[in-house]
Amino acid sequence: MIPFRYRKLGYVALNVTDLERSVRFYTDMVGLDLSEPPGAGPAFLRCGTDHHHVVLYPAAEPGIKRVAFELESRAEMEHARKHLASLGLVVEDIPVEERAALRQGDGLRFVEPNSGLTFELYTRVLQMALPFRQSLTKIVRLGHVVLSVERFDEMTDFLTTQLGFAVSDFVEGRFAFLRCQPNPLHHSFAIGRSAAGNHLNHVNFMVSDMDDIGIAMNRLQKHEVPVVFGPGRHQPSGSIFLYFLDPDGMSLEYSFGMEEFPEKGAREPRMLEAHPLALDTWGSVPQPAFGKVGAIEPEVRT
Ligand SMILES: CC(C)c1ccc(C(=O)O)c(O)c1O
Ligand SMILES: [Fe+2]
Repeated sequence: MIPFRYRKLGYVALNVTDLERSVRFYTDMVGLDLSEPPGAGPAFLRCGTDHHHVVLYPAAEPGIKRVAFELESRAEMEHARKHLASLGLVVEDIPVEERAALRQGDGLRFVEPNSGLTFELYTRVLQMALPFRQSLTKIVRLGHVVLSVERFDEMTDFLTTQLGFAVSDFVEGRFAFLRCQPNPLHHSFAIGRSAAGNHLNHVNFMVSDMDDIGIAMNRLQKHEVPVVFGPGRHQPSGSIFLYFLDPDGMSLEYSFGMEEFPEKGAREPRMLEAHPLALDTWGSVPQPAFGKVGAIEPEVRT
């Protein structure tokens, strides 16, 4: 029984050290559209009709500010509110002015106790009149966010027993790939075991065409953007992937294809051997810079 029903991974808020440079990169190199002309506040970027899938904030240090999931309905939001309070978590409503800037409906935030990452849950976001242009890459969605965490077992347990996530697969002792139920995607969130603090591992964008992976490889190389892993195929979700670095050194991934799970009668999670071939069945290995940069912003209470 899940405590509340997710619709999908909604957006990720990232801290970047040079907002203009990052906006250029996320539009001209990654292929996102700006949702509104850049102003004094954060930059809103999208890869679909939602007002934003990535929000970039100027900051002294690169990293992840929060991850946001959309719930199925306002009724689910009420279930979530009650459930999170019953866990003893401090749950805060998104301030009205911020909701207005985010063009979102009802929403709340809390800090996941093992990683320190702020999770946001919301119900509605402005739907843009013009479709996402897919001018550079046929991105179909913000795919997933991955953290590296020291309290790997505890966080896996918290996400699955308290927050309504299900493990789709483990790579033994190393990674847990989690779906936000009843969303069918193999994972919208994942965690890796870290021995060196908690941090962002990567942000993924799913593409609808395998050619996008090859075309991106050539585009990134031409512009001297570091490609840090792949192209290859992940064993857990079966996707074809490519990782590269944003201007702050944070890892981004394009991937094509992903196993989907039915709401009822889903297969059990597999325990995959922690072998390099589990991460890439084609045999490439990650560069040292893969998945290293990205502080988790501690929540500031006002
Ligand atoms: C190497 C990383 C953590 C990884 C491994 C597997 C998948 C997948 O099965 O889709 C990923 O998306 C990853 O980012
Ligand atoms: Fe990934």
